[in-house]
Amino acid sequence: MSVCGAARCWWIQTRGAVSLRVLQQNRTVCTTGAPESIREKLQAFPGGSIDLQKRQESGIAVLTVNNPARMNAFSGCMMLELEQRVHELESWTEGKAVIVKGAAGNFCSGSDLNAVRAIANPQDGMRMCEFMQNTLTRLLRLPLISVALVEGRALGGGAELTTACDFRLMTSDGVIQFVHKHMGLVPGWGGAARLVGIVGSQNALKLLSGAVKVDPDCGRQMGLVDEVLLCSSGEGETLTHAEQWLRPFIKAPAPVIQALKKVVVSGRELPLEQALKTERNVFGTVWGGPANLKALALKPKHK
Ligand SMILES: CCCC(=O)SCCNC(=O)CCNC(=O)[C@H](O)C(C)(C)COP(=O)(O)OP(=O)(O)OC[C@H]1O[C@@H](n2cnc3c(N)ncnc32)[C@H](O)[C@@H]1OP(=O)(O)O
Repeated sequence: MSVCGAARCWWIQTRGAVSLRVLQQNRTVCTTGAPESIREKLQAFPGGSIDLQKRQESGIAVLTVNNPARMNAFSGCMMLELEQRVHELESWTEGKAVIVKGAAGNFCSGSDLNAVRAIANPQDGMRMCEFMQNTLTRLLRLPLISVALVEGRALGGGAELTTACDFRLMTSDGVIQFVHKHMGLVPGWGGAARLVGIVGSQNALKLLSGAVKVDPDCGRQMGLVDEVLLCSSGEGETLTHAEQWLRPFIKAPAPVIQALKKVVVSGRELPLEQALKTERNVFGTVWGGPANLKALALKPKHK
């Protein structure tokens, strides 16, 4: 998709010619966006990987932030890889959900501080932020139910990454901490804007200005954590627990789950009239579809 000059991004569906036009205030969320210069700069910081496993049978993908030697901090190359993985998921027609996790029992300790030191000038810092904002906005807009599986620590940009998912599950020893204040920073990957939407502006201000260590109880109380898993970080079954939590929400054909996520995204992001129009358009893609016709034939009773 070409980079749009105007603040517009089209999401064209193959079936029913449904298009979801998302107007961004002076900001384009692009599939190929950042100027080459920031891509080249990010490319200069290797290390780690963003691994993607798409499980066709369950429709659940697992996206792993994999840089354990650095507590899963994001190198520049990992930022580029994250964009590629999100792009892959945008066209996964059998997909229903994605679990975002870290490797080796830790979630993510934010931006690689070595890269931060090297990209210290404001212009490049802002370009890195714009690149990550675009990618994380696209992650949150995926037509998949997204879950951040927080084991160990989610710090700085890692805390911001958790807010780019629909839900957050945390192990009993997990911590989400917006440490930006201690770095003389504010969130730059879109975490502040999303956090206000999740916990409200007062709680967001407390978490940011207090650099509060959000443990499971605090997270549940604030609405930042949706479920606490009865296992600790690094135990083999944390992913299984996350998949079990997801199961009731993805018990339908992929096109129906994807349509449900789309109407929630438009309800969350668009003005009412546009959201209603999008809802009608998405409705048109499933009305009379295979799942609808099968249900009608079964004369279901929702007891
Ligand atoms: C817009 C985004 C802005 C940002 O995200 S700025 C970055 C915010 N993140 C941070 O400040 C986290 C810094 N790291 C820490 O606080 C601690 O490493 C942490 C995560 C609490 C773990 O502490 P410990 O358990 O004591 O382990 P440790 O410190 O020895 O870390 C093990 C190895 O991982 C490295 N590491 C951890 N976080 C990193 C990061 N963000 N960038 C680069 N390297 C990082 C750390 O340097 C250490 O490596 P080494 O063994 O010294 O070679």
